[in-house]
Amino acid sequence: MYKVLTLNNISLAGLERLPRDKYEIASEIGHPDAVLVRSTKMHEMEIPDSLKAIGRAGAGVNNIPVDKMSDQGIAVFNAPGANANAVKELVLAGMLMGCRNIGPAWDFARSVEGTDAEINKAVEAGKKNFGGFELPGRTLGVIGLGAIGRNVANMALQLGMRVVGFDPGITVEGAWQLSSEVEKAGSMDELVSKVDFITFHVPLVDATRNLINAERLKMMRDGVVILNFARNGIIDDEAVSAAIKAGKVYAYVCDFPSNLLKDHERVVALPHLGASTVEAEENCAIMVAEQVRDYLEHGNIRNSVNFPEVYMERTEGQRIAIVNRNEPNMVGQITSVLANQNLNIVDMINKSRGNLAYNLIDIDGNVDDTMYEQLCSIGGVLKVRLID
Ligand SMILES: NC(=O)c1ccc[n+]([C@@H]2O[C@H](COP(=O)([O-])OP(=O)(O)OC[C@H]3O[C@@H](n4cnc5c(N)ncnc54)[C@H](O)[C@@H]3O)[C@@H](O)[C@H]2O)c1
Ligand SMILES: O=C(O)CC[C@@H](O)C(=O)O
Repeated sequence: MYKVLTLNNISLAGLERLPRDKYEIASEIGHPDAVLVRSTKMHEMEIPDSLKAIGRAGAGVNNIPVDKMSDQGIAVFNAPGANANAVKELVLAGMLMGCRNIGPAWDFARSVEGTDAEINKAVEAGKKNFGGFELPGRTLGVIGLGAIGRNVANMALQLGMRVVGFDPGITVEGAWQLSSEVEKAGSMDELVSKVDFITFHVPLVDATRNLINAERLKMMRDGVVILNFARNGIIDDEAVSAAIKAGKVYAYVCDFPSNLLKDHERVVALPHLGASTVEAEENCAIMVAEQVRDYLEHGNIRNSVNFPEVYMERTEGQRIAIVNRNEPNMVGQITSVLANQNLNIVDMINKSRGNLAYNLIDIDGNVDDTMYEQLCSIGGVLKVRLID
């Protein structure tokens, strides 16, 4: 029986992919083989020795200590693209909220009191304070052209906007899915100076902290609308707050409320709602549940953020999965242990990613306790699993 610990609510559609005759799933469980998580921060969590995999039912993995997991031979999976449409739709709503002043206008309409005739009179007199502008003809800057960014970019073109994108790490697959009408910026600085809206779709890492700061705000057009549906920390909220007060920024729409942002009429801060649709929650949960299951039951790896992509058809016999440091002579030492016991290798794959390497070895026979200990004790081996 595999044990799965859930740290957040994971959609039932995903949990159903882990059959109850093989999986025990609970929000409190000892010796878990896998953790399923959404936004719970795992940095301070004590990681049990039994843990083999973490499935992040979403895109961002900044709540998971990925390097530490790699050091312990634990695979971290995410669900690339599974919530991209949900975020794209909220970005569209955010652009409209920003340029049509929907937040403050709605607050005003809700605050008006009196008879219906008095409300009507007050509304007609007050609406001039909330006039906005339209999207067609305006320029949108998209920082990060991954699953979400390219969806947002393609959508904005359909709305009649001009779109400029920046992503030095864009993949070939990603570029194929991006409209050729999206203009390429050579740098962030070049992009920020020529857009009316700017939206961020990058992971939170050291290099993406405070991408918008006081200096970059000065380079921007007056009246810019800034959108952050990526992560808290990518925008310097203090600097944006000051730029709003100075009349430089027209509106700031984000998914990360704080005491500072609550004070601003020209800020809409939603409660981290980007991926909160039935469809996105199901897509993410199904994707990670299937990936974690394939890893636990067969050792295969799809969509891991720290392990290499590995798939090997099952053959008869026992499968050994070994995670090791990516150092010379590891395969030699591992296969010597098997050869010393006259165990024949039926099929084998070895792949590396960064400092890690991963082996799947199908053998004709069975690894006994002594051999298992020998494999575990090879210097540089981080985890050994015997999969029947
Ligand atoms: N608000 C929400 O609920 C919500 C939902 C989903 C994702 N997110 C956030 O959005 C982020 C992006 O999600 P995604 O699915 O598009 O991920 P993705 O991995 O498909 O795309 C990220 C893109 O950012 C690019 N990038 C990285 N550093 C960059 C930089 N300095 N400048 C420009 N581009 C850079 C990468 O090359 C990649 O193409 C996630 O990491 C997550 O933090 C938030
Ligand atoms: O699980 C969520 O609700 C948020 C997910 C989102 O932040 C992500 O990075 O995919």
